[in-house]
Amino acid sequence: MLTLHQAGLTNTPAIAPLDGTIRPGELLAIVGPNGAGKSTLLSMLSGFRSAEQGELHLDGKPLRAWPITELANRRALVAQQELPGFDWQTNELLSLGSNPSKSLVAALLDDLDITHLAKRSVLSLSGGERQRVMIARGACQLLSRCSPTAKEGGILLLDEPTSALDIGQQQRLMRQLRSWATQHHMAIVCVLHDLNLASTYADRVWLLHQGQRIDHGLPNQVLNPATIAKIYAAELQRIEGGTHGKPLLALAP
Ligand SMILES: Nc1ncnc2c1ncn2[C@@H]1O[C@H](COP(=O)(O)OP(=O)(O)OP(=O)(O)O)[C@@H](O)[C@H]1O
Repeated sequence: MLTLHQAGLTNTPAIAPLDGTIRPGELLAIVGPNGAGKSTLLSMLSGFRSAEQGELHLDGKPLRAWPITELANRRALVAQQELPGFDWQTNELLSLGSNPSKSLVAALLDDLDITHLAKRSVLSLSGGERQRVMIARGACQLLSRCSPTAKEGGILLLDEPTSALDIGQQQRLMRQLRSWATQHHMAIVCVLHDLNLASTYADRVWLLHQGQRIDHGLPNQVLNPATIAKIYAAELQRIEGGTHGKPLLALAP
């Protein structure tokens, strides 16, 4: 569990202090316009950038106090359009640094529909294939170090994980993230530009604007057309009848 106590960043890019708890088993979406500070916030949540005010606690201990190797057992960050540093094969890349079982690697490849890419050089993959490989690697980092009976499966932080995926793969990924969250008690935090994916799959949403979290709560409450139209400077129409009655937002023609 990750808790924020007035945690923020004062240096550019700044993040205004915020409180909150990210719990095992939940999928939290962070949304907001370009430049709102989403990637910067993700970097603070991961500990790659230390909070400059307030404090974050991971599993009851200050985030900054975790030794780096132990931190790697508890949180994984998959950055935007991350590129592997070397031309590994897919299955080698998943195994780097964490020594996972063959069955875990096979299960994760299957989860993200990339089994056929196991022996391929990662630099030869398409953008959408590589994006799924990097997400599988992030999940592998956490799952290979967690005991199957652990009550907390760590925190997986994903920056725009669907940006290169076709709609079928977007659906498969979002369903899989929900499944990992439930099955492994993993907390999953996703930066998303697609508000309808956030509405359909997230348990909660944080809405960021100009470095401030201006709203947070259930998707139905936060993703209301009036607020979103204003924050994104977009003309929208609301479509009723989405999954489980959740409204969807569409661009007005
Ligand atoms: N090193 C830096 N120095 C100065 N400004 C920066 C630096 N890194 C990021 N910024 C600025 O801080 C703001 C927040 O950046 P960030 O990448 O967190 O936004 P974002 O919400 O993830 O945006 P996007 O949706 O476009 O990916 C942006 O205006 C960006 O230009």
